[in-house]
Amino acid sequence: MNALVAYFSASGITKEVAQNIASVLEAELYEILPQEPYTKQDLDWRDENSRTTLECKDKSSRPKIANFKDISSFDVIFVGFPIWWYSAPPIIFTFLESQSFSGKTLIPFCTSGGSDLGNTPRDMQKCALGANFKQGRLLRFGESKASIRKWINTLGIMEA
Ligand SMILES: Cc1cc2nc3c(=O)[nH]c(=O)nc-3n(C[C@H](O)[C@H](O)[C@H](O)COP(=O)(O)O)c2cc1C
Repeated sequence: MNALVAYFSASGITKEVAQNIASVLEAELYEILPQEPYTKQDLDWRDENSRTTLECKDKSSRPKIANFKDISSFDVIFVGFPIWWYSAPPIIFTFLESQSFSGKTLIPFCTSGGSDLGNTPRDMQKCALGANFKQGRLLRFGESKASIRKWINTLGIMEA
């Protein structure tokens, strides 16, 4: 199994979780970097005019990625992100639409202030046509490697 752990993280929480998943799997790590980094003001969800509020409201918003990564050689791709307004940040949809995920196994994971993945996998499936989605999950900051391993063992990907 050739796995990639791709993630976007604005303030470091998802990054820590992604690093632990990659470490458990001995997989390659890829941080999705926005061409225009998010400032503290951009991330203010209480401001109805902040960049993230406007981007999340606009379902066609596709922020540009600074560092393209060719995923064609990977069979299994974990895709991690913080929940923004009950879904994935729009840059995740940019990533999913930027290349072919057909025939690949895709496993979403998120961190949040409490919200679960909700309908996010359904939204992601529309942008990653032909991908085989596995049950993703919410992971917590400081989630142990033992707990991550236990979850990964339920996915049936190790023998792929
Ligand atoms: C613009 C914005 C919107 C958010 N919306 C939600 C939300 O709908 N539900 C939730 O539980 N947390 C929400 N959060 C909190 C983040 O999901 C949480 O802090 C996450 O762990 C941050 O991950 P990061 O450090 O990898 O960016 C939001 C945060 C931001 C900046």
